[in-house]
Amino acid sequence: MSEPRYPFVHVDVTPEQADEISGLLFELGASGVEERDETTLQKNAASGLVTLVASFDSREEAEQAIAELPEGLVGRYEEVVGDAWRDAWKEHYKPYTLAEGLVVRPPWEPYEAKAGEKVLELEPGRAFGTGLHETTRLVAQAIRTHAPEIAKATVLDVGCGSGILALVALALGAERAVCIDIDQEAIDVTVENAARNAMQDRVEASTTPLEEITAVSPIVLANIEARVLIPMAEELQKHVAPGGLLLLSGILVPQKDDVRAAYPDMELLADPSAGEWVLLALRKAKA
Ligand SMILES: C[S@@+](CC[C@H](N)C(=O)[O-])C[C@H]1O[C@@H](n2cnc3c(N)ncnc32)[C@H](O)[C@@H]1O
Repeated sequence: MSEPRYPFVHVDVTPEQADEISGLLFELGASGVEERDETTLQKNAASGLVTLVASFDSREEAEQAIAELPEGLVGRYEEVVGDAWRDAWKEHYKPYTLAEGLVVRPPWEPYEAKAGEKVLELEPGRAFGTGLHETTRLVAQAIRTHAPEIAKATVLDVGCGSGILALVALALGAERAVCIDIDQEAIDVTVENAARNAMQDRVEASTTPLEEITAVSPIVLANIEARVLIPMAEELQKHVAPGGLLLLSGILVPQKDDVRAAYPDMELLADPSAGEWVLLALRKAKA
């Protein structure tokens, strides 16, 4: 029996073009689009550029998409034969320290915790949030920094993806987490990941829009994107308790001032960066 063949289109774009061209590839029939850059497990083709890897159901559709790319962009047709690639990435995903004293491990990798270490088991794959991305790591480290003040708190995680940040907060002392995401798949993965860590009774996850969430929390996490964090500023701040913390991530360094300007009433506590990403740790005034 012949091995299955999977058609892909690879396109190198600038980081600024990545979202738009990724959207276009979906419009042209892609069933999935992966972004590769210097930070991902599978690297980009050229430094400074993002390689978009779009999967198609047939060679004809892939070639049609290449023909319809905007001028200046060159699509490369690639075909993967056989199914081994589907699990190849798992070999790279080993237990790793996400923040001091906090290790994340995939379900297939055993890990023996050292004294005082917390271990979270996380199934990545279907939703953003393996913890390997700098934007996630920056928030996890900020949660670690502020761990004493989140003890027994309810955390609000907006754009929860795999649920990783909520689980970090729970592992570091928070009592409960309210997780929301616009993507139902992310909610399903968050619920699964909570159960893997016996935290299902402490996590409430849904696609409820932020405006409909009544909880006000002493710590609100939002690792999304500048273009979402800016229009969402008022709503996000409403959900932070007086004197509470808002950790904003998913911000490219050049976008920092614009995001900061959308939150003028909050005090800037810190703005650590990692690679091209920066986190804003903000505090709401006490009532
Ligand atoms: C960069 S991922 C972050 C995932 C995870 N919190 C982490 O830190 O690894 C951003 C998530 O925000 C979600 N998202 C995007 N816009 C949103 C919105 N307006 N409201 C809620 N979630 C949103 C996406 O579906 C995605 O799961």
